[in-house]
Amino acid sequence: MIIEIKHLKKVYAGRTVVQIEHLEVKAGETIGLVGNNGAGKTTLFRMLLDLIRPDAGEIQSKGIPVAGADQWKDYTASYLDEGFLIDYLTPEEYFVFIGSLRQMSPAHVADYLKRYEEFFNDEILNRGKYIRDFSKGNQNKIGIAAAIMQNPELLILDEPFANLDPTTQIRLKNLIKNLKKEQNLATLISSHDLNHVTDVSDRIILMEKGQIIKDLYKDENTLKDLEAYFSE
Ligand SMILES: Nc1ncnc2c1ncn2[C@@H]1O[C@H](COP(=O)(O)OP(=O)(O)OP(=O)(O)O)[C@@H](O)[C@H]1O
Repeated sequence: MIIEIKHLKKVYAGRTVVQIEHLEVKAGETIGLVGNNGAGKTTLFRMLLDLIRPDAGEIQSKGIPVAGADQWKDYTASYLDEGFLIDYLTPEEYFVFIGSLRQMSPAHVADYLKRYEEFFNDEILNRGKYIRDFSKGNQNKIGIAAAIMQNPELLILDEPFANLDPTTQIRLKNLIKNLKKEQNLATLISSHDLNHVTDVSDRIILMEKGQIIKDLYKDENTLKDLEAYFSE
């Protein structure tokens, strides 16, 4: 098991926005997190990454609480939003910087980036511009690629399909599926795109008002069931 959540609670202005009694994530699982706006998905991810602290309970990564610890950072990578990027760098400089945190040489990074040629669709590398000047969709591509490049055991992506064009959405799904096959990566993906998230996930967690109200392994009815649930 890579993640264990126990009695987790986050309160903002007197309102409980996340309340999860117990949740386990196993190595190699691809989990889709779905739920309407404000369900608590991003807040949960921020607690998983120790960006905010719970008001009660804890999250353990490989048995060690993430809050205040560093071990989980060696095998966890994420992209939640543009705040993860460095606006005044070019994508190449950013990838080299992120790679250096993982002891990757610039040559190793350049070699690695070749794998993303299709995903980048010729829009990211050698453009001679800073990250701040890229479109939001292309900024997302940079952040997602930088997260995957870290070769994590646990990857956390917040709405990765948002702002991507349809071609890139499909390429991202293939990338995620291949990573799972090749390196037994555990992935947590929040998404409002029921179709894509169901397609890539083995397991779907449905949140509503901070709570997990469904947690199921995908079968042939899952997409239909989710569509029915959200159309009520
Ligand atoms: N820093 C904050 N201060 C006050 N309230 C917050 C803060 N961050 C989140 N919230 C509230 O917590 C609730 C959960 O928000 P969160 O962003 O986690 O939902 P979400 O499921 O990611 O939504 P979306 O699908 O819209 O991205 C919302 O009601 C939100 O307004």
